[in-house]
Amino acid sequence: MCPVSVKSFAKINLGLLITSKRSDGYHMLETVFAPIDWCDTIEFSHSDTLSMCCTDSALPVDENNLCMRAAKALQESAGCSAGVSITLDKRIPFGAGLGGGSSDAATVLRTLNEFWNVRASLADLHALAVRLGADVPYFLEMTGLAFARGIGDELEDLSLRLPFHIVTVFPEEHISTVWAYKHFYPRFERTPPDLKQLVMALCLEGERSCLGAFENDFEPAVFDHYPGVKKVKQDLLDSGSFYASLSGSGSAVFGFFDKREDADGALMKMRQQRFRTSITAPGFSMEQ
Ligand SMILES: C[C@](O)(CO)[C@H](O)COP(=O)(O)OP(=O)(O)OC[C@H]1O[C@@H](n2ccc(N)nc2=O)[C@H](O)[C@@H]1O
Ligand SMILES: Nc1ncnc2c1ncn2[C@@H]1O[C@H](COP(=O)(O)OP(=O)(O)OP(=O)(O)O)[C@@H](O)[C@H]1O
Repeated sequence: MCPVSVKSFAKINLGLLITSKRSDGYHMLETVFAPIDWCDTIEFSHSDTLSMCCTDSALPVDENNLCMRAAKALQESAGCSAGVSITLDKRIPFGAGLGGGSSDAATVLRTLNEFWNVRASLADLHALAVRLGADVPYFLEMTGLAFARGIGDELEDLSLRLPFHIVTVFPEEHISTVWAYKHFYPRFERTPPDLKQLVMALCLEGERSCLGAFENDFEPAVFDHYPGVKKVKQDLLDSGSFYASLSGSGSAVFGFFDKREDADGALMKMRQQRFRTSITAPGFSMEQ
């Protein structure tokens, strides 16, 4: 097979409600995943051995990289000893709540399944994905908005796309997901709002009266510990965003805009602070 180059997109979480804690320490949650136009690029080329390189030297290129972990997991599952040379052009900030590493892992599973002619079923790939990370199944199986339950692996394709501009900002604070789950303020007694119905009304009927229900349960603790992250959310709202929130466990913050010129104004303000940013057009999906 000729060398293959694939984009790995990031995600944001629209609403993130942590509903309980399992005996194994993982948390049950309800959230809506949405793709954004911020991506890594992964190139796969023939090799007798399994190896990778990465444009971001801060990331490992051994089995601690999620790309290599995904490749080895597929090799072991399929009993195959095929090799590949992986080149990761890393653009999505990590420790950002944007799922970049999870997206890379899903891209490796899906691409090598064909590249190596393994032909594992989606169910088999799903089983490998969830072991690599709770966010990995979303990137493996979905291209647009998805409602997620469980630990984030029970997915329902909403067949929807967000009909507005999205500005996503990385405030240059790396927040570990483990830290966030250890420090968030639990509200398990709350009856969670129906995020699936609310996001359908938002996208299909323009119903915005319930936007306040799309809370991110990591926000209060993250904002207490990282006031600069909290300020980014306020800056987006002051720039004309009609809704802004932390994404995942952070530190990235995103804002929805009706007008492109307002979104561009917010981008300029963030870039003046040397924050990395991305803008996503209405109707975006990960279909390639
Ligand atoms: C915060 C989210 O990104 C929301 O989409 C996900 O819940 C986290 O997904 P992820 O980064 O793929 O998480 P994993 O790499 O699977 O898990 C990292 C750590 O986060 C905690 N974790 C993760 C997911 C979950 N539902 N409950 C948890 O408590 C666990 O301590 C786990 O060891
Ligand atoms: N290819 C990779 N890209 C990014 N991070 C990687 C990769 N491989 C391993 N990692 C490690 O995995 C950690 C989590 O990466 P990832 O980008 O998935 O999480 P995140 O940005 O915190 O998003 P989320 O909180 O939504 O999972 C990183 O902090 C990094 O240490």
